[in-house]
Amino acid sequence: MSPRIGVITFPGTLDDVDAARAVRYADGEAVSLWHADADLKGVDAVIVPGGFSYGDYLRCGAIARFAPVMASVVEAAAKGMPVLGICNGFQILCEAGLLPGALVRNEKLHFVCRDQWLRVENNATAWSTRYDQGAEVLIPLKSGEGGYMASQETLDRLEGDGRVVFRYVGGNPNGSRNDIAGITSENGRVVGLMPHPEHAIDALTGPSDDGLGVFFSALDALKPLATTA
Ligand SMILES: NC(=O)CC[C@H](N)C(=O)O
Repeated sequence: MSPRIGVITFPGTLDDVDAARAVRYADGEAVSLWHADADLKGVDAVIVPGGFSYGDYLRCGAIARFAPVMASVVEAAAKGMPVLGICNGFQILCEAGLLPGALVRNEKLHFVCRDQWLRVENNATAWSTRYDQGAEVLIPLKSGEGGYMASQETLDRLEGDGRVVFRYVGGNPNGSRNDIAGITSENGRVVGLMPHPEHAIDALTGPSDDGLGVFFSALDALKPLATTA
């Protein structure tokens, strides 16, 4: 039986279909989860995809963190469930307190849409084991509030503990502190990143298939569970 990965849809989400497709490319079963429903349907992992949840009103992710489904995600993450937040999903995970820091308006105040090089800084998380440490990957970035901010103390802790998973290379696109593109939780199970690996799973339609490793990594982490279940 393939591991089952839940993909949440909020009003305004737009990358749920691509995230589900990426899960299937990695031989997982994608399960749709709805924002207003606290039931996680017994999934083994959750993806909080990109978009404009609740129209980005108040602040990106600020309303979504109160959705019934997020209370269940926070509870499951506390028990070690792998959770991935992509772009708006990363913003939601920060708002929900699953990851430290916040995403703010891009430094130049423009929406940035481009293919972006990233370096894999930590290949020991639930979502990055398929990459070589230090590998450089090309992944689309498309966000207006992608500037990663945190206190100096938090940044020092993230850097000291190796919790920066992806770092921008070839130019910082949005003013993120320390060129941070993605980080992980203390236990390495929750990962959030601004660029979109689900849009880079097939060289025919994306800039590369470099994003696939994110999904294969989680499937690798979950397969032992699925075979013993
Ligand atoms: N692609 C996205 O998920 C966009 C996230 C958010 N709405 C922003 O503009 O920053």
